[in-house]
Amino acid sequence: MSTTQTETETYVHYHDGGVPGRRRVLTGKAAKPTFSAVPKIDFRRIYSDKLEDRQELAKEVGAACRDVGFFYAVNHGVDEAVLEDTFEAVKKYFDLPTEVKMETHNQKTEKFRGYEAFLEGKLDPSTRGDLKEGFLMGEDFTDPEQLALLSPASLPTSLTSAPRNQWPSHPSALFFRPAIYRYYTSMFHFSKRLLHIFALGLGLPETHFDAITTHPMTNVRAVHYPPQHSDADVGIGAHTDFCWFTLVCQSRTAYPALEVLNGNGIWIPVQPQPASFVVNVADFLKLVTGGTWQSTVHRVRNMGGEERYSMPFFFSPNEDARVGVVEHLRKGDKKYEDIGVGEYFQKRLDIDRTTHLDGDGKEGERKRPRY
Ligand SMILES: O=C(O)CCC(=O)C(=O)O
Ligand SMILES: [Fe+2]
Repeated sequence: MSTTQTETETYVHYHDGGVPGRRRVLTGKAAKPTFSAVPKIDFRRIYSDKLEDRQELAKEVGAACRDVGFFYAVNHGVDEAVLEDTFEAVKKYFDLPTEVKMETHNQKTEKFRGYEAFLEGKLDPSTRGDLKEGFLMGEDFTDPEQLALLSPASLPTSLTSAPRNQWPSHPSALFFRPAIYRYYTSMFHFSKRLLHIFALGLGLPETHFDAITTHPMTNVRAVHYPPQHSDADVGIGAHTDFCWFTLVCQSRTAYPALEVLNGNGIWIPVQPQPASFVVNVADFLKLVTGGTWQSTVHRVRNMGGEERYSMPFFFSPNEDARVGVVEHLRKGDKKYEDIGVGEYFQKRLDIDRTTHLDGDGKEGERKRPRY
């Protein structure tokens, strides 16, 4: 159960960095000022060559990051045809026979890349598992599609030696890799620009975070959520993301399935909006802002009776970078420690891994995967 009640108080439960958290539900006089909707921001200005336009955009983005941690990016400039084609490819992939998908079962890799079957994820321990199937790919500097996006001189050899991704090899699934890489490439370019807007929004030079994002950790997760029929189920349990930020393209279901938690413990629906994606602040932006920006808790419940697909793109700093709170956001003589990006990421991944079911889908002993 993700909501509990004592005699006088109700709490919403979630996982933040693997640590169970809870928020009291505040209503009536006890309610605090918080958001009740996700703002929409017009991103046309991200492409302007006038700094004042980009600064104006950054001001709106900064306010949304502080007050909500989520916003819609409209007029983002990413080719709609690429997004539509990727959704088609993702649907076709999930329609493939289970044996074809299981060829790349994520438990065969250290970084959890490849196919994740229904109920294997379990972000909310009080549920029977996440009612979704997914496919995860990410930074892998042996995939030539990615090398084209980076400056090879910036790549430490330790990161180029071993493959991390798994791609299906069955003839019926060969369409999937090029489709995902078209999407990946578009989202990668947009994310680099967006990182500049975030820096401006913090009163920093646009390129402030570039030096620690030359060969970023990245992920695309393609996800299929079947309709859920019980309120006790969840598509993905309440959590925060562990990257700089996430871009979510979601299919157009009539019923809003993605929900974000506001300061009063109320779930706010994120209704799909045409030609937009949803952006959310994640843990590394929260860390570098000393918590001034929120890595907002969210979850998916697909209650509307339709199949739902989404394609979150996660964008992180370099694995071998260290991040700390930016100078002007440090408070008084409080001590701040830098955090190793790769270590933090791996810690979160390991927590996710140990909360995943064993490969045969049985509840019970949660062992480490067989590689
Ligand atoms: O499917 C969605 O809309 C969001 C998925 C999500 O939160 C995640 O994969 O981290
Ligand atoms: Fe998420």
